[in-house]
Amino acid sequence: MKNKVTVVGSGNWGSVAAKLIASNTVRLSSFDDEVRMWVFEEKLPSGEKLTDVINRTNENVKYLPGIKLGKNVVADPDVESAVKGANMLVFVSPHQFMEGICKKLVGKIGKDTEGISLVKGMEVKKEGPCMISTLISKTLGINCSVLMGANIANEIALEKFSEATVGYSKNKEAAEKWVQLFGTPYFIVSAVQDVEGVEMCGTLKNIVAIAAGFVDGMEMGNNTKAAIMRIGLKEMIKFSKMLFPSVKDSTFFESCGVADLITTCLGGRNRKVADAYAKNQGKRSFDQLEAELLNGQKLQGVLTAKEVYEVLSDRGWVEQFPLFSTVHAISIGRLPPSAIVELGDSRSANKQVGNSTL
Ligand SMILES: NC(=O)C1=CN([C@@H]2O[C@H](COP(=O)(O)OP(=O)(O)OC[C@H]3O[C@@H](n4cnc5c(N)ncnc54)[C@H](O)[C@@H]3O)[C@@H](O)[C@H]2O)C=CC1
Ligand SMILES: O=C(CO)COP(=O)(O)O
Repeated sequence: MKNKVTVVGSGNWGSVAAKLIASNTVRLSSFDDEVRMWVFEEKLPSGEKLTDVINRTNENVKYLPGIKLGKNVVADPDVESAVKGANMLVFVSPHQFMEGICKKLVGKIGKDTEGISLVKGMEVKKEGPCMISTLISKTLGINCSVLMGANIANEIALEKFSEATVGYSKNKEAAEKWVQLFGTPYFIVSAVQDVEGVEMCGTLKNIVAIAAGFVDGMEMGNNTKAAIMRIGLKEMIKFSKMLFPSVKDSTFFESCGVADLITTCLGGRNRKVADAYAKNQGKRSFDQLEAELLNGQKLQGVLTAKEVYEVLSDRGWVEQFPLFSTVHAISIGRLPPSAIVELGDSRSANKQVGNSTL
């Protein structure tokens, strides 16, 4: 039996993931050529449905214009029919939609299905934080690995060299299959046995990228940005280990760690929108700027800062994470963007954030 792959999601990275995978399924005999891609249906200004246009032109004209996905990519607006018959599911949606997507798939997935999450983000529930790979495996009853890395989608779409990290917990064989499915000469994938570490890196770097954007928007220069990235990395490591003591130091040196932090702080969407927020001195909200600047693409950093802040305040950890806390306070308008460099004065930064009712 050949492996059959469905990509659940079709935004900027989802479309590039489908392209990467489709280039391999036609090449590797153990995979069925066809790659299904679930599309959250929408009407384009022309009046046509996005799915119809993708299937007619082989291009996601909204989220990845100008790039052919491969003739073996078939877009499907019905998530249940998209996953039918697939034994390998690639989840790649903005994290805030993942719970709804998973609920729709309960009871529709074969028992030997393997999942992989490319989603950078987390959910915070009453019981505590829940990583997206855990949400997938608990809701659908399947094993779920993760793939994260320094992967700005538009660059990979142009086949520029980059690396990525697969994180797995127990099933090494499944991880090797994912490495085979994603890897190309320009996209080098390696696997590490640290699913939590890899996923925490991908999730938390988006908060640091928001901080880097504030620094850019205020034209504070490279030294300040490097300082923010260093402090951010320390908070990423500390928070990951406090939540999951099994997280390995070495994971932070993989593509998913320091490399993703660097690329996102230099060229990502979180950085871009936070830059605009600081330039506007907080007079336009993140939601407004996201809509104006990203044409339907979604930011993860602001929501992640809020979710992480909930964990920090719930556990009494706020004072230990001045950068994460300050990013949240700035992004909801409680502090001005300039507060991002008051972290050194831990008394003022921590006090303002720690004493507020955020
Ligand atoms: N774009 C990038 O360069 C990279 C993104 N990622 C991560 O991949 C994940 C997915 O991001 P992208 O593919 O870039 O998406 P995107 O941000 O480009 O696009 C948003 C997607 O959400 C869909 N959507 C809108 N409303 C929805 C709803 N109510 N329910 C379900 N879907 C809805 C849209 O149709 C679209 O496909 C995120 O966690 C992101 O952090 C990871 C690496 C690189
Ligand atoms: O995760 C990314 C690069 O690895 C993309 O980051 P942004 O969502 O900030 O564009």
